[in-house]
Amino acid sequence: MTALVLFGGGGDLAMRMLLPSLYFLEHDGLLPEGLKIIGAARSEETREEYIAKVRAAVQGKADGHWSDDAWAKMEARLDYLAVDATSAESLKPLRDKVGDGSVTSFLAVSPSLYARIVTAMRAAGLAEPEDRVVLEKPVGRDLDSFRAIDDAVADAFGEHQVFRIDHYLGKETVQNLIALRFGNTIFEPLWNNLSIDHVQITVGETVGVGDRWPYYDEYGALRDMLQNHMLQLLCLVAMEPPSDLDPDSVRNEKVKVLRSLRPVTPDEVERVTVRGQYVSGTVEGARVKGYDEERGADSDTETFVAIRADIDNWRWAGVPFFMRTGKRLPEKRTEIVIQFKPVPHSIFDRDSRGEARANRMVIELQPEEDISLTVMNKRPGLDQKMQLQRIDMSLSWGVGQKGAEPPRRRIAYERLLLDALNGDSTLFVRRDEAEKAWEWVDGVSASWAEGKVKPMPYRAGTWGPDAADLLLARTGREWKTNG
Ligand SMILES: NC(=O)C1=CN([C@@H]2O[C@H](COP(=O)(O)OP(=O)(O)OC[C@H]3O[C@@H](n4cnc5c(N)ncnc54)[C@H](OP(=O)(O)O)[C@@H]3O)[C@@H](O)[C@H]2O)C=CC1
Ligand SMILES: O=C1O[C@H](COP(=O)(O)O)[C@@H](O)[C@H](O)[C@H]1O
Repeated sequence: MTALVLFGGGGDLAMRMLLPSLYFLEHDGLLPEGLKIIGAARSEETREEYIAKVRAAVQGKADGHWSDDAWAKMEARLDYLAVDATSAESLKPLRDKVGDGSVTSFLAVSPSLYARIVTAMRAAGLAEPEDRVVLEKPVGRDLDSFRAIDDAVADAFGEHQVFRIDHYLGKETVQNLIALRFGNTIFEPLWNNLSIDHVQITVGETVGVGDRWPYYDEYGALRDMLQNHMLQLLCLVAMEPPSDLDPDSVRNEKVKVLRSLRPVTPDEVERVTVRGQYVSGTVEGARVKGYDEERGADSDTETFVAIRADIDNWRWAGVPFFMRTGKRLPEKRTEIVIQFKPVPHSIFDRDSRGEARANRMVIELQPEEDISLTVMNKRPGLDQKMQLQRIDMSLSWGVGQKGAEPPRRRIAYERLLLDALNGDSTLFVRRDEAEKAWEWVDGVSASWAEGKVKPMPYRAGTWGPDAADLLLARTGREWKTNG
């Protein structure tokens, strides 16, 4: 491996996530020996100017992990070249700069440029058989546009050279979910419709859309979050055990889940989906504007979506997967809730059930990283009738290191950059996965269009429109977080 090229190396993603991640990898001695890191964007700046910007960005993220030695090593690797990545001519000096050896190119630029950039890369000799390309989401805004971009990518690179990022797959707890499911025997017999009542996936954000509206207004919550991150989480919960951790074994199982998702039809769309858009309100104690005010015009783009998904296979028949995500919700909270069924017959009479509830597993990705299991326990004491109480047992990865400093919480891109550099695509999205996800999401948006389903207003700082609660209440259930 000779070089990692960051196209868009001066942009927001590169400065906030990619370069700090590379610094942490350097700090931990994980970057390949001799790897060059080259920022490439149109702005004319010198190597020194670029390095000064990178240093400031990295220091801002390093907290207590700044090390002059690690920085010196990273600085020695860094370089910058002003290029127009859509022009093969402009890319030739970059080809010369990377030298012999393989190149991994990370496209941290607008996806509207992907097709032209990969075509130029091919012409400039940056898409040789040993080279790789990393693509940020969103690739396209529907199945057709995804295919148009991806066809251009496929003309330049073989599928094994393409690394489609979904940064949620780089999150520690998401990988821990794989470990929990397939590294233990005790959960597997329960992981089906005999024991599980339903699954909830919540990705709540307090931030609004703000300045990102030119992008967001075209996408909305369905395409920005559900098509990728949330369906990936659903796949990891629902997939069958793969035969090994080989990238294709894992991705084959995820594709099977996506293929089993029941399409959302126009007849069903109002029953199984909720679209919302925030209006002004209060979030974390501050008054905030509504989406239309930020955008400066009326818009039919949803900033909130809740969906009931059904997976039509033996394991999950009759187990609804409820997903919801939105901007300007009361909390930044990402969690997966596995709600087990209640005991088939309770031996505790009504007034002695105390806090009795069915068991529940909560896989929390944000704000904390934890996996916990709620179990019932006897309330200590001499109650005449035995009283139950709930105990939340943490199964967190920090457990077992009592007294030890918890490991640093890594940026999801650290794992993914390292894997891309090592050519391991297990945590990246294969083309057929992305296609199936787009196909299902296109069905939802087509059904919204046919049924003229417009977003319902919700006050900023609430958990979306009331209809999102009704989505569960109609089935006798409630969301965990606001339940
Ligand atoms: N920011 C984030 O948190 C996230 C971003 N993403 C995705 O990452 C990608 C980048 O986003 P973001 O960093 O926010 O965008 P920015 O607009 O901040 O950065 C884009 C970068 O691309 C460069 N650029 C534009 N045109 C060209 C060109 N023709 N040749 C070379 N460089 C070019 C720009 O620099 P210059 O003008 O100097 O050329 C700039 O460095 C997008 O796909 C986005 O959807 C995904 C998830 C989160
Ligand atoms: O991809 C995206 O993700 C972020 C949320 O990421 P998180 O890691 O902070 O949960 C979201 O804000 C953004 O709209 C979306 O494009």
